[in-house]
Amino acid sequence: MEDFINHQINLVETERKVDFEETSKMLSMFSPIQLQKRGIALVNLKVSGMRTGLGGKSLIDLELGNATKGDSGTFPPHKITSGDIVGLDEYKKDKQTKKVIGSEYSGVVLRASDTKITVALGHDIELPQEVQERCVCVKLANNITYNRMLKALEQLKFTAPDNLIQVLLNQRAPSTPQDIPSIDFLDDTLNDSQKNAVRFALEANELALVHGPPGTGKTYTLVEIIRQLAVVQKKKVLVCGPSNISVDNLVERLAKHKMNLVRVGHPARILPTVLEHSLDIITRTCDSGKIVADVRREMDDTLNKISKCKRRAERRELYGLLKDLRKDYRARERKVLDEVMMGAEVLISTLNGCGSKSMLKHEFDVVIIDEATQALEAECWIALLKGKKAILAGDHLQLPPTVKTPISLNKKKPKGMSTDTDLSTTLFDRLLSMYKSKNIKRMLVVQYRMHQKIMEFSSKELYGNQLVADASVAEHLLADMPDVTASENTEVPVVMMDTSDTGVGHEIVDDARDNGEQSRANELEVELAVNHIQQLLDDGLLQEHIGVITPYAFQVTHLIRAIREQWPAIEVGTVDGFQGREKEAIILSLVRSNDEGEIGFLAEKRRLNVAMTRPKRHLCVICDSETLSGIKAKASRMDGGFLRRWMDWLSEESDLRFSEQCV
Ligand SMILES: Nc1ncnc2c1ncn2[C@@H]1O[C@H](COP(=O)(O)OP(=O)(O)OP(=O)(O)O)[C@@H](O)[C@H]1O
Repeated sequence: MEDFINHQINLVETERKVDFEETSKMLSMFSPIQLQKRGIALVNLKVSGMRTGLGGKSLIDLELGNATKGDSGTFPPHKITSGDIVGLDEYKKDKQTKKVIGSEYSGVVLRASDTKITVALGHDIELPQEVQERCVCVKLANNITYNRMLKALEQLKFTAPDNLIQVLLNQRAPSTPQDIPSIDFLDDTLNDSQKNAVRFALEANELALVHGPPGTGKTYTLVEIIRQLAVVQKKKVLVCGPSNISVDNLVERLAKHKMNLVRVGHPARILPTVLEHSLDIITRTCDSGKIVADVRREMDDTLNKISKCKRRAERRELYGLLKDLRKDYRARERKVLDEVMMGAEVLISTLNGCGSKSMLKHEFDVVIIDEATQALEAECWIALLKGKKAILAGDHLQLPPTVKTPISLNKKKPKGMSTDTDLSTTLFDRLLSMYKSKNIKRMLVVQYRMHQKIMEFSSKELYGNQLVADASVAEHLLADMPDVTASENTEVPVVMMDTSDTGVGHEIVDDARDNGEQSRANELEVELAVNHIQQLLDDGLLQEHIGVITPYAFQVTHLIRAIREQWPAIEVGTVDGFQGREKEAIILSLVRSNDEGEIGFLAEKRRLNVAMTRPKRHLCVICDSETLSGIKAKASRMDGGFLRRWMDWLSEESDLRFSEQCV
């Protein structure tokens, strides 16, 4: 057990190191303006407002300073988003930003728009006047996330292992499930495999895995499990997921049912539609919260005075007053927070959020982790240490979480473990390989997204041919949609556009990297995608119905250049970024086209599985079948022939067109 935990600690430490080195290299190499060009800094900002946020933290608004302010005051394009850690420093042209790394002036971005960024500063940070007047804001690596994972792993080392921990760490097998003779399902529309998974999850004593292939109603099933646990069995339930969006999706669905729900996390990171369930809003609006609001107002007044005050001595005095107010505020606020959280039937938070101070004292009967196959194992432990039983849902046959550490640095077999684990080996993966023959998983088999033809290959190759398309989607085509005319495109579920007829390779290489590999683009495929879009739109499809996806970031840039201006509502993105999403029609550009038969990270079948399972009614695959099917390959493939079999399947089962016909 200790070996395994130490191995996990090493993996997280290495990832942190790689992440920080990457940031620090950028900060030392580039001037603030160059960092701004890369989207990770904004220069020449000024503090335009100050007030108090939850936890008594000072919130500051940053806008463009007058010197460069154009008519609109719009920032240049940037990648600073809510939840990011940023460092602030006085902005002087050409000054390196190296100092910002360990900046004493750092905080968390609460909101970021095109014109304003709101940052919650760390406690007791006094932002000097010169920084307030003219500053640079730089995105930093996020240490909080790493610290919380490491803290959980350290805690695990020193916790007397209960049944759940023992099962998760292979010290004992799961105990015989309870027998629940009859379950009154609260939602009678659940299909049999969903009911089976609910029963299995309720009967398990320590651990249950719900395997939800694309579109099979994993969230639908989890909602029933949560309601059964909280409302019928009166258990205290913690529901988590790796991202804010995964968690809010669940809050939205749960909120339709009568239940005392509390979503933990800062309101700026929470979907506006579920804000009324956020801890912050509940604590502000409940009776005891109103007293806290008075203290908060007093703090805001003081902050305002500070921002206007020019004399240093007076400012110091006001800061002293603010410090006392904050202390009082925090004590009162904590009491209200605890009251609200103790009263909740279901607490919902990101996995990382479970490591926040407000969650410190809380324990649960059951911890549920949605999208567990997208979470790092260490991240899961932050939540798991708070519960006696775990229910994990996900699909290990789609993409795992992205990590920065090169695989060569961390792939290693920890002592006593039968398989290699690297940072992207999820807890879900590990449990499945550990309990191969044992009964720890139920799979959902009816999918409600794809035409049966679109689903066919993925089901056959990855899901033991068990997937069934629900009757409501099994035969649906674009031509069945209102205002769409029947055509050779709208009446076929799968099209393959093959560029191998040109007889030459078309990919071009970029310096930028995707997952450690040089990024690529393919202009012929861009042209074919644009033609196909035009035809779909001519048939009556709306831009919103179409998505264009590709594994390579460089191809995304090329596609955007050709598509964005004329069709702004068509979504273009990477396959990885489209996981969990769907569109009526998907155009997939696979890019690789070379004489060597090299397929790079298309050898990852989980990526291809995500790519081919995004569309509901129409999938158009644009590719060079000769390169991808391995006819030209000299080296053996790492994918066990998956791509070659898909190419064969496409040429048999799809509407096959050659590029000559299509341009
Ligand atoms: N038993 C059911 N009866 C009718 N519709 C269902 C049923 N189960 C799921 N659905 C529908 O199927 C769709 C997918 O469900 P849901 O979003 O829960 O799936 P998911 O597995 O979480 O999705 P993803 O593949 O994105 O992870 C939703 O529109 C949902 O309403």
